[in-house]
Amino acid sequence: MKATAKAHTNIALIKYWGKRNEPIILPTNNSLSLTLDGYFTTTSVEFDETLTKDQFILDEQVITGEQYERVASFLDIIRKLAGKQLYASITSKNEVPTAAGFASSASGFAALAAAGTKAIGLGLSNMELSRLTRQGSGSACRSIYGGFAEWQMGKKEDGSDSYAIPIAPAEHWDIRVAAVVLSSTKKKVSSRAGMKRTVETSPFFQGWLDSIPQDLTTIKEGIRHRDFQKVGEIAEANCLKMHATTLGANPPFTYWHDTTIAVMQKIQEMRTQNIPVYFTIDAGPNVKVLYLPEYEKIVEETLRSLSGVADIRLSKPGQGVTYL
Ligand SMILES: O=C(O)C[C@@](O)(CF)CCOP(=O)(O)OP(=O)(O)O
Repeated sequence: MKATAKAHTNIALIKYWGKRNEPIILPTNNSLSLTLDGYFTTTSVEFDETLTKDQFILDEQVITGEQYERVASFLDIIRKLAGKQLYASITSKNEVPTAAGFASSASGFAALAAAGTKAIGLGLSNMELSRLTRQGSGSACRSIYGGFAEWQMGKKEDGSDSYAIPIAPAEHWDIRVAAVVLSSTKKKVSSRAGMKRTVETSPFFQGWLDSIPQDLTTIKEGIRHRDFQKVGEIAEANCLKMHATTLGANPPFTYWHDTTIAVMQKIQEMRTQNIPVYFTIDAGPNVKVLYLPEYEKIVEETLRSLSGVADIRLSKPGQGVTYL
């Protein structure tokens, strides 16, 4: 019973930032992302009745400890769903350059969920697959779909109505994303720990939540009409509001480094030179830059020229999860 699946990472334009339920990963707000073609994980899962525990190999390394535990408990959910007490060997390969600051857990859990459920004989719909993937890593549930996807937070406390839905396919709009990889690699607060501290202590968190519904309505309108300025402005403002909440947490923290801010300022300066370009930042110092194909030369050259930039990694809209 073996299956292989491939899933791409995604970049949130309206951020998931806060859980209302941690054990089954239910968010405090809806979020919206674009699946990217440049970064993906390929995962094979083979259930084997002779195994007495799961085995996990990631990029040719045997995985143990916390990362292993997260995968094994995710497989427990799949075993329970299938009603089978079988262990599996999992082999994963990340095309996500770990330094890129992309949430490789997003492509990882989406590929694992797809390969694992297929290998154990569950034929899940994309909705069911997204709902399952959510329990591995929240943002991963959006990677089931290609192009633009919205994770609906749902209202029920059992999570049965919390999963992603497709908004527009990758073919809808050829916009570009450059992940600016900064050389500094200072330890950061994980997204899980960061959102927990923020939810529990930041006075700005409610303001963040209050602003989401309008951001979502406006950005979906912008996507529908391929209005780059509208999408870029909302995405950049939403990211800044998310990061503002961390400054009000106790103890306060930020994911930004000096080079993060330098890249942000350069992006804003390019706009004064009539280059339509916007940024978004996740739970790390790296900046993801949004632009249109006709500006790729000037944008990519400018980003490469900035001090403190180790590399830039380019993406276009990507496809949803596929079985190989
Ligand atoms: O991707 C976004 O919407 C925004 C973030 O990347 C941060 F900016 C959150 C990602 O959180 P994730 O790693 O999915 O958390 P988990 O559910 O605790 O595994």
